[in-house]
Amino acid sequence: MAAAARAVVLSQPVTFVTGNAKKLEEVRAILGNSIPFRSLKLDLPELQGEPEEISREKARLAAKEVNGPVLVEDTCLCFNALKGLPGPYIKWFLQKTGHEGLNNLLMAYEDKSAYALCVFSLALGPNTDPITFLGKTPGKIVPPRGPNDFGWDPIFEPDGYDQTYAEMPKEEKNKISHRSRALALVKSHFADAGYTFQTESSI
Ligand SMILES: O=P(O)(O)OP(=O)(O)OP(=O)(O)OC[C@H]1O[C@@H](n2cnc3c(O)ncnc32)[C@H](O)[C@@H]1O
Ligand SMILES: [Mg+2]
Repeated sequence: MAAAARAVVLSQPVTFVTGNAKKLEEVRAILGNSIPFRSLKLDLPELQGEPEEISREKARLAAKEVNGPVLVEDTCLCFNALKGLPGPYIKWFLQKTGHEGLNNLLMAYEDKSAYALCVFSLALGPNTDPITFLGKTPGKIVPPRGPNDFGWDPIFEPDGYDQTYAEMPKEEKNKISHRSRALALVKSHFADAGYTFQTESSI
């Protein structure tokens, strides 16, 4: 109905741009065939600022590279005792201090609560304003438990669970994760917008 009247024809399928293979794996598992997309491995700059603005700027840079529609995401791990830090800087904190260092950051505080935040941005082309989609999962920071194969998964225990993200079966994480919550909004946006593609392919 109204959505169809506004239907936008995209020149090519959306490209999900990330340098992180684990993110891509989860995005593939969560989206399935619901949105036709391809992927491009590109290390975009690690920007500073507020999570939404970082994600939007990532999308602008990616859309310029791809010269077509892109989807990107930026992930934050925010400690409530530290007013949301490390937040978007979690990648460097994790790289430099590891799981133990992240736990130590909270040593001085009783409050170990945290939230995982994922901000997807969709830019339909290089000169369009990106649209953002936020997904948030509350939890707490704990000493590492479970396999160490994706970032800070071993130290994040989501509320309502006695397992860390790393200990959970992947399907369980993908049901409740920050990433799946944001992607649910992306999916409904695609359903409402009724985008059509000149080339219909999924890689
Ligand atoms: O190319 P991009 O998409 O930016 O990939 P990245 O690895 O640089 O990712 P971010 O800039 O969003 O930084 C987020 C950091 O958090 C990690 N991370 C992201 N999602 C995660 C998840 O679901 N579980 C655990 N760690 C995660 C990721 O490995 C990074 O160290
Ligand atoms: Mg990054």
